[in-house]
Amino acid sequence: MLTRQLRIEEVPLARDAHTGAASGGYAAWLNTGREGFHQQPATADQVEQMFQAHEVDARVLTGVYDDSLPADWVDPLVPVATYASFAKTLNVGASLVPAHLVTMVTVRPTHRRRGILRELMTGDLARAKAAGYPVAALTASEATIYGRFGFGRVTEQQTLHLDVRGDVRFHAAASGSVLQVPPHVLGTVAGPVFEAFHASRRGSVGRQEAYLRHATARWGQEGPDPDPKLRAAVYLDPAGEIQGYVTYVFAGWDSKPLTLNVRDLVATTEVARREIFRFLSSVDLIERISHPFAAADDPLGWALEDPSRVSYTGREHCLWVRVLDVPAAFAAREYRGSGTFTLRVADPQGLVAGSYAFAIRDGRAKVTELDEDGPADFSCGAVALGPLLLGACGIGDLVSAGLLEPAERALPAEPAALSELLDLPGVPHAINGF
Ligand SMILES: CC(=O)SCCNC(=O)CCNC(=O)[C@H](O)C(C)(C)COP(=O)(O)OP(=O)(O)OC[C@H]1O[C@@H](n2cnc3c(N)ncnc32)[C@H](O)[C@@H]1OP(=O)(O)O
Repeated sequence: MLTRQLRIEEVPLARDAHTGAASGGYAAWLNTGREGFHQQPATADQVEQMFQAHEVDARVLTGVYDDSLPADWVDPLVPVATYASFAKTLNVGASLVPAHLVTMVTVRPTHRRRGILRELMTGDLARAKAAGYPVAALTASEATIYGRFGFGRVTEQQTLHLDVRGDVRFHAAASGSVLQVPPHVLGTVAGPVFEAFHASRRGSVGRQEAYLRHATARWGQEGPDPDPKLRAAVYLDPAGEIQGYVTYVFAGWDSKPLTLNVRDLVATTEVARREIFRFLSSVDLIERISHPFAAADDPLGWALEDPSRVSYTGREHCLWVRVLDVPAAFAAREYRGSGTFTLRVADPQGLVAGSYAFAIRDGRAKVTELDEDGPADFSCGAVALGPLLLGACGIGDLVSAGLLEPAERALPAEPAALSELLDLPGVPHAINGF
């Protein structure tokens, strides 16, 4: 429990009545959050930019305040911890579900390991469940923090490097065309292209306003300031429909090898993605293309006559999902064929503890919570539900990891039968963080 001096308050997205600028409370909250991630304090203009973006996202900001700190040394508006949430959707395979996204979690070093994160997270997840969200999600700074709150890792990302020295040859003939455009043109392009990608890719999570501002060069990588270095291009399919876009910057003449860094690449089809890489590989005076949001099963090597041109570094966890409503979340997932099974879930936060019956017919499931919490065909903890929901790995992987347990009476064939129903081709993939 928090000590008595600590106050948890919602920080309104309010403006100062006289100046019209973002309120001092907002600026103090923002800068505390930035400090938690070792960023310098925002200038007045940067505060305004962030405020506008947070308003578009309709973020709910929370601050924790320590009234015992000396007010003449520490501004009472400055919180000792920050926490934010906003609503987007998550593609869980058969459809998009509302997702409660958690971000900007920071606790000052003077107040860490006193249960502030635990208090904020448990209260917030309970409220998100009560509000009807089937899932919560976050991207984590460290992999070991959020499992205890029932978040399971569902997507990974890695940096793709494409060696573009010499003639990069693709198996397929070129299809469609690429148009170089000033980044501001993406103002009307980026949103619809991302929505088409989002609707088609399992694991994709909705994007916050910052992505549009980055794509249009209003914001740069270092902060919410214009980025004159950014370049952009759109891909049109043979029918002239826009099916993808890319933004990129030259890493500089000191980069070795000379590198183009992809900032954002959104393609609604694999062909669009391939053609965007064909375009990037045709940029002269460049030796390498680097793209930081490639999927764990990135297919680009298959498109090239010389697959050894592609290498990957920095594979890491990206999206973590916490199931808050098993019947609603799992009814929106894809399955294969028809069958039934029961699943017993243990949950330290008590949000989804219970037993559930899955009736799967022709790839869709009806999931009901059972009144009796008796023996089930399989059991797992809340932390396994995210990967199970998204098909992040095979059932066999979850069983051998000890995250999913067949009942003691289970026949050896039962996990295999569950695999037949639940294993999906490919891996989920998210192309944004938050
Ligand atoms: C979604 C996001 O925003 S991800 C970004 C998270 N924030 C950061 O990385 C910024 C720097 N770090 C911090 O601000 C803080 O250290 C936080 C937010 C990670 C933790 O806040 P605290 O208030 O210290 O955590 P709290 O005391 O509530 O700990 C809760 C549990 O998490 C554990 N925990 C806390 N931090 C970590 C960590 N970095 N790694 C592993 N476990 C951790 C604690 O041991 C505790 O475990 P238990 O209750 O099961 O025994």
